[in-house]
Amino acid sequence: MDFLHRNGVLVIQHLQRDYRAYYDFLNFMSNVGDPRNIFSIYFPLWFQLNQTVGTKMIWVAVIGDWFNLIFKWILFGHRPYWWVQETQIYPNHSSPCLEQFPTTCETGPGSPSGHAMGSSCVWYVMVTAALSYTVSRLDKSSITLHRHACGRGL
Ligand SMILES: O=P(O)(O)OC[C@H]1O[C@@H](O)[C@H](O)[C@@H](O)[C@@H]1O
Repeated sequence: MDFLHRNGVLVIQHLQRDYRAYYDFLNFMSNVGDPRNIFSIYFPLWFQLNQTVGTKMIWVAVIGDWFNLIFKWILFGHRPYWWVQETQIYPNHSSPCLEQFPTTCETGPGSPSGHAMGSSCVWYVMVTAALSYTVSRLDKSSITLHRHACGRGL
């Protein structure tokens, strides 16, 4: 497990150091996908626009959170922010410094990340809904164009 955590810390350091310029964008994407928005914003909104997508959204929230809870009970994983303080693998107090953000200040087990699972589900439902809407609009317009072209040909 230490191997996994150590590599996780390296990835976090890489992101925090080399992708600082994208902080606002990444934070925005992360906040938009925050699963807590499902109940207060996305479900009511999507249910008005499209009942199927709205229903998908609420199922994603319920099933996703349920799976996350079960996995957390099983894995009961450390969070990198406290693992670096507790592990003995960094000699002479040379533990890496990881920056904390409001969303990373959680106290429960960290593995698997509920935020990552929930956000990816939210984004998946929204992107697939947007894509299928676009495809159906394109299909309709190409049918209309085809009919129009055929009508002219007659
Ligand atoms: O399991 P993680 O990654 O700490 O994420 C859990 C948190 O994820 C956030 O997105 C939710 O808004 C919180 O309600 C939840 O506690």
